[in-house]
Amino acid sequence: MEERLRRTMMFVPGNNAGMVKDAGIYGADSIMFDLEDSVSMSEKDAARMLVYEALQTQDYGDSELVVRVNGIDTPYFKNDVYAMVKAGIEVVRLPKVESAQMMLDLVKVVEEAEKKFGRKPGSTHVMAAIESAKGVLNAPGIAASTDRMIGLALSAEDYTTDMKTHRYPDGAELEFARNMILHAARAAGIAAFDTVFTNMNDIEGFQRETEHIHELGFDGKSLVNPRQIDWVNKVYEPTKKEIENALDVEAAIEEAHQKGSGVISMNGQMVDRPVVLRAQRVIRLAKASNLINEEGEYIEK
Ligand SMILES: CC(=O)SCCNC(=O)CCNC(=O)[C@H](O)C(C)(C)COP(=O)(O)OP(=O)(O)OC[C@H]1O[C@@H](n2cnc3c(N)ncnc32)[C@H](O)[C@@H]1OP(=O)(O)O
Ligand SMILES: O=C([O-])CC(=O)C(=O)O
Ligand SMILES: [Mg+2]
Repeated sequence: MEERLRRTMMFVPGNNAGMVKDAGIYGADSIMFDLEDSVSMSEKDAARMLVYEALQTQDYGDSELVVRVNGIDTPYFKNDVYAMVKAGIEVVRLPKVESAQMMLDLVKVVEEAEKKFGRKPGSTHVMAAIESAKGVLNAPGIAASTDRMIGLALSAEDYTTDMKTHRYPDGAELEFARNMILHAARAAGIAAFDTVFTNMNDIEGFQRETEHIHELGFDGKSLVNPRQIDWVNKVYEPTKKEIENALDVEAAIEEAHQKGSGVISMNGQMVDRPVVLRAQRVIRLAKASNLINEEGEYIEK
């Protein structure tokens, strides 16, 4: 199956009726309804009901639908999971994950809910937000904990608090966590998401951070505002040279396969499986940015 693009995962406060209703118009790859930290204690039940209703009635287009439920040790957790599975959510994001066991405990409740509400067994996916030193050190086990896992996310606001630091412009305080999470995710074959950037006035800082995590290899970022979607997509957009090279690689490997070979030389460059896989990713990103037409040619913007 073709890998799903997950460049942008936008948080939508679950108690904000207007934002919940309109969340589909911005073209986020994933919309993440939040029942956790953007919702006050007094609004937890109302937010759950609002998101439940919206999932029944709103059209969110092609966006993947994710919910951040309340933590496993809260009184809201089980009701959140039950309601969201009943509504047919695609992915449950568990916050503050510190161990593989927490994911197994989540899966147990998801399984119960799928059974109770007649959802297809195994159809609800899960992901983990890593927000502490313990979570970072246990990331490989968390990533490999269940077949339902689609990804790991770094949650730097809580993580830097746990680490007794805060966020700095150069991001040095996050490097270890970013590398650990990325390696754990890649080793398990799942996605890796960088954290939110909360200063809406610092556009340059946001772009710098996005370029950095793109270079590291993250699939994308958690976002707090729709304006951030285009900025991320722009960073993930391949260049004309990258796209033309990827199209040449595809044509070259096709020719090689016809001759019964898995490797070919293209303008003096060896083209084999890893080169082809990278080219396929470039083509997927280019298609998502409308830079390749139906005939498979590069479109000049
Ligand atoms: C540490 C953590 O846990 S982070 C995760 C939890 N936090 C969140 O979920 C916060 C989500 N974001 C927000 O609430 C807001 O974007 C804020 C408070 C950061 C900024 O709010 P504003 O200054 O009002 O944003 P802005 O002026 O850019 O809004 C523009 C439009 O986008 C909408 N919008 C803004 N943020 C969102 C969002 N996250 N989801 C959906 N719609 C949004 C606004 O409703 C507004 O719509 P309108 O033009 O129809 O009125
Ligand atoms: O997941 C995120 O990026 C937001 C969050 O909860 C945190 O940073 O603590
Ligand atoms: Mg958090």
